[in-house]
Amino acid sequence: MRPPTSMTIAGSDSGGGAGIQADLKTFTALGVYGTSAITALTAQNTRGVQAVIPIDPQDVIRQVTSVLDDIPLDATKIGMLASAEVIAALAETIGSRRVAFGHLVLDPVMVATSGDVLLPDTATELLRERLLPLTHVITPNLPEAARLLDVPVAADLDAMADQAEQLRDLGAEVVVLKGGHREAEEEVVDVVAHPGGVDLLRAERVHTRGTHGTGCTLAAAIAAQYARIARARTPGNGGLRFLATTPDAADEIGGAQAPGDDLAAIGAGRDFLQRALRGGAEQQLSVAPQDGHGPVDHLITIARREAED
Ligand SMILES: Nc1ncnc2c1ncn2[C@@H]1O[C@H](COP(=O)(O)OP(=O)(O)OP(=O)(O)O)[C@@H](O)[C@H]1O
Ligand SMILES: Cc1ncc(CO)c(N)n1
Repeated sequence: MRPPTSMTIAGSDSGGGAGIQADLKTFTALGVYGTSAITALTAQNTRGVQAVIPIDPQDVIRQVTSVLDDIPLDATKIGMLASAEVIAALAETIGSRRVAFGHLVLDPVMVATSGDVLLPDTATELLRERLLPLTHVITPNLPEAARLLDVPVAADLDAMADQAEQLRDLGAEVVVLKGGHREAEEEVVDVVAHPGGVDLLRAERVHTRGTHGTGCTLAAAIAAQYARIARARTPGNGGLRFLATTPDAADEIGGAQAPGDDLAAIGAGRDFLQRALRGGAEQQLSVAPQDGHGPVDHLITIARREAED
């Protein structure tokens, strides 16, 4: 018996709220064995990004290949790619070994919550032309979708649905267009375009500054849920379903047929993010919380012991 497995290909966030660190915490919280390939180092905290230190594209590929050559993967999450060169090298490796990556979830990270740029404009075209067609699920926020399509940011739900469909036409099978940036609204709506149509997934807005890493955590949680579904379908692995103490996409799927898997994985991934966001709103990490954006609480599925008086 082997556990569900996933890889994150992303940037390191020294502050621990986004990037590789958020992804590995999310995989762990959801009972999935996590592996990683680091695409860039960032010196970063809740207040912003102080430095971006590139990694040579061939060193990114060395990490990816080491994992692929040894550990079967049920899913892969891709986040910050940092440069056109890393995108090109990665697209080539994925193109030649696509099946080995399992379900591929791409979060097209371009700008951090703090406003710092994490991908140069010139790399957008490469992301669209080379990586998007290899991807199963893409999870852009509103500005990222607009940049990928070269159109203005969607102003309402109809425009979001329209852009989500257009992104499917570029090659991704499923598009989760995230609505977190529509800050005037009391409800946060993510628009999901998939082979069966378009669904609106709603959540009550949490009023908090603690939104650092929400996008990374959501994409990692969706990848983790695909990994859990994949293992749950493997004969003899039923017991693994009870590893995680959080709603599990594998509980929602029936039989061997797959069309419902996308919505089950995305729905359960969003449930985890919403719990982590609410948990994060109640904790204080930074010495100056009013100056930045704190992280979500990835440990929300792990019980905490009450203080004894
Ligand atoms: N204040 C909020 N309350 C509830 N849900 C939210 C809130 N902000 C974002 N979300 C949810 O978090 C997820 C990420 O959305 P968002 O649009 O913020 O992505 P992002 O900009 O990529 O994130 P990041 O800030 O990590 O870059 C989505 O599922 C969205 O619905
Ligand atoms: C490393 C990294 N990846 C992604 C984001 C987007 O939130 C970030 N701030 N840092």
